[in-house]
Amino acid sequence: MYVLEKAPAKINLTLDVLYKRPDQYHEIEMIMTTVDLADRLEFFLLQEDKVEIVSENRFVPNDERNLAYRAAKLLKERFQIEHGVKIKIDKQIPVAAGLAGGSSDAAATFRGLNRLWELNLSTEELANLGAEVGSDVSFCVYNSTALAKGRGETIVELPAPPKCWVVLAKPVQGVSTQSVYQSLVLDDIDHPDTKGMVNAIKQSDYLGVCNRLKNVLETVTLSMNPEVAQIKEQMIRSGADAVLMSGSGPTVFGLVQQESRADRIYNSLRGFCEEVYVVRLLGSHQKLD
Ligand SMILES: C[C@](O)(CO)[C@H](O)COP(=O)(O)OP(=O)(O)OC[C@H]1O[C@@H](n2ccc(N)nc2=O)[C@H](O)[C@@H]1O
Ligand SMILES: Nc1ncnc2c1ncn2[C@@H]1O[C@H](COP(=O)(O)OP(=O)(O)OP(=O)(O)O)[C@@H](O)[C@H]1O
Repeated sequence: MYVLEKAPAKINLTLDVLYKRPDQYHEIEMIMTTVDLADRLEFFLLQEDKVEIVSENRFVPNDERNLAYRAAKLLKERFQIEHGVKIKIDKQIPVAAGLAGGSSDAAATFRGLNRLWELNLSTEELANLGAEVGSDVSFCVYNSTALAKGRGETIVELPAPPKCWVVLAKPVQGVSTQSVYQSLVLDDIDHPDTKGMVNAIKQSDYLGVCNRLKNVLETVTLSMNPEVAQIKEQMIRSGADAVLMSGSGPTVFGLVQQESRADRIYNSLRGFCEEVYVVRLLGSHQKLD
């Protein structure tokens, strides 16, 4: 038996940090959505009792460091599954980019194995299990647009934002999510208008969304990686309606409504940035193509 799942990348339209919790995580409030840049995961039923990860991408670990492996192990142990699985990961999302690639692979594994092993778990149950693997995994299980609270695992689904094109550009040097959170100065935060962003999304107000893009981790990553600022400036110069860093970075995204403008930004970045993508904003569950 065989099952296929797509694992789309996410971007943050807002990211606010409220306070540091006793468990060392930060209490956050953020609005995330999905874009049409996705890994493809294939799940093959094995009679042997093992989880095997196969990927041609040398940055994708094939052991317990892989979040898809951890998701599969968690389901196997929790539901005492005697079968095994071989998971083939066709990696399209840049690694360590702030696009939740690993988390989305874990989420796709929860959805895929729910079908392959016929577990009949609800999306909510899968999202709760996802929180045990990583803070972004619950959102990725829903695979839509949502306001995430807590350490990221409390999900309130939202409608899809207005349709637009998204240009993604990833600086060469990655950043560690943990070190970005650790370097944030909490009493010096200019908070995003999260409620205003929720309303703009509900009203399908494209300019309202553009005007409220804000991520409080951006200044931290900017200070570690000057390429982030250079890419932001270049995107604005070449016609993006709004630009922001996603998650803890370092990937920057720009929003535009016309495809021709997205192409112009893409061409203007290709000279000094190796990883640039023009994709559509998805924002709601998508069928496999
Ligand atoms: C930056 C974001 O990607 C935005 O969506 C997430 O907040 C991070 O999500 P993630 O990579 O799934 O995070 P985890 O793997 O759970 O945590 C990585 C590290 O980030 C820090 N972390 C993460 C989430 C959070 N709410 N507060 C934190 O301080 C912790 O130091 C943690 O050790
Ligand atoms: N399935 C996976 N795909 C890619 N990287 C993975 C995977 N599982 C674990 N990793 C490890 O996780 C690290 C972070 O990769 P990932 O692409 O998930 O980062 P990210 O996009 O910054 O995540 P987030 O936005 O959730 O913070 C990588 O260095 C890699 O070693």
